[in-house]
Amino acid sequence: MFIICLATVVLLIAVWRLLEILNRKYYILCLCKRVRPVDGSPLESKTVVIPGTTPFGNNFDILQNTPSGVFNYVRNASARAQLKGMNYFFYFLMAPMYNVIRAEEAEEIFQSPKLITKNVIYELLRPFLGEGLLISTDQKWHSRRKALTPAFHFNVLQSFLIIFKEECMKLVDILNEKIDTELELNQIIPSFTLNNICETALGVNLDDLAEGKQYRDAIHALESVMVQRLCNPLFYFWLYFYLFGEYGKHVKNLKIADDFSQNIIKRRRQEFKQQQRHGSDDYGRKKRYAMLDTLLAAEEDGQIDHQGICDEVNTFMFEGYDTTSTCLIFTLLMLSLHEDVQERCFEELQQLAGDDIDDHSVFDFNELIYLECVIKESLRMFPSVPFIGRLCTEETVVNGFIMPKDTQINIHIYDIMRDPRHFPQPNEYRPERFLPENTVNRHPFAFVPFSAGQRNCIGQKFAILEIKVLLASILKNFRILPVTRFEDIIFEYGIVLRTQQNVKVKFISRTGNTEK
Ligand code: HEM
Repeated sequence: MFIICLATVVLLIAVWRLLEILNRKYYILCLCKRVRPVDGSPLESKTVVIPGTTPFGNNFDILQNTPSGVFNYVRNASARAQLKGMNYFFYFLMAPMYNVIRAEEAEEIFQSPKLITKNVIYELLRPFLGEGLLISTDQKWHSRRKALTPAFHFNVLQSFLIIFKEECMKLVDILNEKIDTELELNQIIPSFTLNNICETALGVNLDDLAEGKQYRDAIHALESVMVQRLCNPLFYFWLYFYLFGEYGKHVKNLKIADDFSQNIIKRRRQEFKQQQRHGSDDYGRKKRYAMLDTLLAAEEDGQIDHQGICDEVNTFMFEGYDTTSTCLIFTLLMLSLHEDVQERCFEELQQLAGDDIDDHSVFDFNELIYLECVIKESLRMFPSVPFIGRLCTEETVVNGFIMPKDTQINIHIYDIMRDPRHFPQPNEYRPERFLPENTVNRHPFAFVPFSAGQRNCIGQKFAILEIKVLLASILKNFRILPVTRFEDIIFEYGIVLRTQQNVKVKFISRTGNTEK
């Protein structure tokens, strides 16, 4: 009996020692391999490892969290690491997650030709965006990016300016109806940007379509389900999502969005072929160019199939709508809170030749240097895309660490752009930071709202022009007064950066000839 007990104890000690040795290389309770510094030094001497709330790494830290809870959880972790001037790691089930909050280390990732595959978070978008440009990788991404680049050429942007101006005029009319009343920007601006992207990408005006409203609502609903999944990693598993999540709503809205795109693509394909044969449509009119035409031309050349076109159309709609409206909402909020900035923008606008926005060309908008600084400062403080993700598809050395295969990387654009080493007093709104004379020695990867490197935003020039045209139209016509106080804002993680409450401002007519 004694011998059996002794043998059991020895065996247990041996197993325990074995597990201890194994645990140095593998995080056993997270079922993953550990990250190691290349020079063999302890990991904690080079980076911060955020301890989890349980021995199972960070797996249970954000279960059942709210969008603002997730935002704050990440900010707290970033603040801890920033105190030490380092980036940080989480350990999740089956994979470490490297979080980059410093421009210096982000540079290597942005520049790496190997690190172009997106990480697990993008899987939430896959049912909607398929293999579109945002999610695809390797050869497919390269060939799609090449095929789509002409859709963002300068000449194309010039033709889109007409659409932006038309939509601006409609919006100014709406605002004129609501002078001196509190307005929720979240109720107004997203429709403007959705109309713009719909018309430029698909060549259709949403307001003219019976199914336009249904489509708009479906896109909103798809997003809200994605946010629900983002805030609870258990929802990443399809079975759990199917049983406990809003799976039914998700499928229904996917179908609405998909049917809408499919119908428009089919219709436009017919018109495209007709125009190719006769140079005009049935009524002898030449159609306005839409990005979809570039895809249809690529289809003719055998570079893309019907499903590929659907995926790209959905990607444009998705990427080109919420991102720009978020930037516009934050910029209008900041203008309302900084009257001096607003007046300086107005004065700059007055310098342009021509009284009306309609008179201004793309070149004129390029001359609005201060307005551009205002937009950049808004994007710095409130990046529409607060973080982006990458995946190590094989064991990879990054920033002096040996990252096991499947390591997830998050580049926190939000924290990089609030780094006081590059932007002193980072929480103050100061557009002057972006005047050419003030940017000379800034780190090239300190300001990255559109990401950087090969996988940067293909639509950034489109976005800046669209935002400038609307801000110019609003500033010419109205003074913006504050309603929402900055200190009341609660940030949330969504597909884009959000605020928990709707942002409110008031518009006062500058011309004074508008009745309330
Ligand atoms: C203020 C507005 C915008 C911001 C802040 C923004 C930001 C970004 C960022 C950070 C990325 C990189 C995403 C990643 O690596 O995961 C990205 C990619 C992308 N953006 Fe934008 N974006 C904006 C507007 C637009 C617009 C208007 C369009 C289209 C009309 C667009 C289309 C895309 C596409 C297709 C990609 C994927 C590019 C690729 O991987 O090759 N974006 N955007």
